[in-house]
Amino acid sequence: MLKLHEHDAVKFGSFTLKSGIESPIYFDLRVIVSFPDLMREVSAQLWQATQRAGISFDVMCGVPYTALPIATCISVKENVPMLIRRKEAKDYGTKKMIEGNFAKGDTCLIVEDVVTSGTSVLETVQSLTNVGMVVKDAVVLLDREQGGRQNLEVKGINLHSVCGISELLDILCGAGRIDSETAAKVRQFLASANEVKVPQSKPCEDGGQPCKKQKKMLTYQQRAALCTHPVAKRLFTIMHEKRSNLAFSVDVTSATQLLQFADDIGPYICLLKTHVDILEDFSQDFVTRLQATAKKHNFLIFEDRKFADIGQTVLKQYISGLYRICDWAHIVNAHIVPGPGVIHGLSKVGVPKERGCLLIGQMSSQGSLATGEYTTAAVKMAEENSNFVMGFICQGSLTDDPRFIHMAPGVQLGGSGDQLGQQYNSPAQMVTEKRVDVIIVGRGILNAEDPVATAKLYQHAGFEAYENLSNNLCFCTI
Ligand SMILES: O=c1ccn([C@@H]2O[C@H](COP(=O)(O)O)[C@@H](O)[C@H]2O)c(=O)[nH]1
Repeated sequence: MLKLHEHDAVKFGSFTLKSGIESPIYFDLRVIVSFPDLMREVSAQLWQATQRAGISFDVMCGVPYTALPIATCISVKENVPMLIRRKEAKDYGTKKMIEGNFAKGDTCLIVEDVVTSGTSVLETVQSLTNVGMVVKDAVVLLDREQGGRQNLEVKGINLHSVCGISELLDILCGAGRIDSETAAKVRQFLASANEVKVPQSKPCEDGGQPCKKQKKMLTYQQRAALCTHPVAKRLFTIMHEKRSNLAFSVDVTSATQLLQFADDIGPYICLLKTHVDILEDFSQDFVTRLQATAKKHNFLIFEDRKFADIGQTVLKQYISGLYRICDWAHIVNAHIVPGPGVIHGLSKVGVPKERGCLLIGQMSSQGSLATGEYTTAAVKMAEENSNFVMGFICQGSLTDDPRFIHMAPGVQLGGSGDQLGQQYNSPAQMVTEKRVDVIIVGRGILNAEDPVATAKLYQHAGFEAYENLSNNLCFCTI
């Protein structure tokens, strides 16, 4: 503790904390990376606290960023595996929030430098539990004794600290580093601010300053009211009324089987996604029955045709041939690789028929080239053609415009991918972290032992994540 004070990691004065509270004491443990001896000592102390508490765990994770190098030191010295939690998911590559090797059900110990309300620890806990890990304990160097222990306890996390702020004051006073007046001022402050609550939202990234970027989150119902696009309006309304942001990707090769799934799973979804070109027995009768089932259970039909040719050709592919997609699919989608002509071709017939189109802004498959400037171009094309384009196929929110719907495939509970490049995220990751509106689930439901019960599970997981998001956003003032 004396060394921390020596290196200015403990300061006295007047400081505004992340929570907005004015504090006469401040810890800045970031500096310790410049002092290897101190880093070694801090890591050793944290490890000893873990051992004293008799915690058993499979893997450790440091709260980003300050505790990340501390966890790394412990991991290397004690030969304990660790994970890295990202603060934000990448928009390319694997898009994971948690990096490293782990199995669902593994127990993770959280490592942190300083705890005030416990908010940062809880954010890391959330990312870990989203990928199926179990968190029961957190070890911290300094507990500011301002309610963090209690806030964590409520969420089932035991906090183990190397030192509390009261003990730290005793040490510094005893060593003549601070006078009794300074210590008394801090103790008085602690007595008046000993129950700092976890904010009802994520703190702003810029450290608690009013955030200009973050907009108030609108509910599906409010977004329905804002939409002029008839299909987007209808879909948001269904999502609100059915309490479902689940789209079911019914990738089977038999029309009879597809219709059965549509009838069984229909009550729990807002959208049914098809690939009719894989059906071995497609017929007009199938179309009529699918439309009747969609009406019966109040869901929309999305043919995942992924048009990708010049305008004239896609127009013909949309209106003619065996499938005559424009006659029955409320929604279709298109790659933007041909340029805006693909949208103009489809919209010629799509707009008069009140159909909608999703642009493919990103894909869930490994190595996808739909990233960066390509994705930005998709957003621009959507904005310029919003009479027909109603949203995106993506892996995260691409625009703040509430009229556009973000739909994400590559969703599964517990799975990380398949042998052919598919990559999965959980419903909570997609909705809460990546802010997509609709989760598209295929094999997660199709291959389940009980597809109906599993669809209900996905419906619940997706909608709960949306409700958590609406409750937890907007910490900042707009
Ligand atoms: O980027 C994309 C675009 C479309 N898909 C389609 O979604 C489903 C996913 O099925 P799962 O069984 O849940 O993997 C499938 O129809 C794909 O063609 C996608 O996965 N990724």
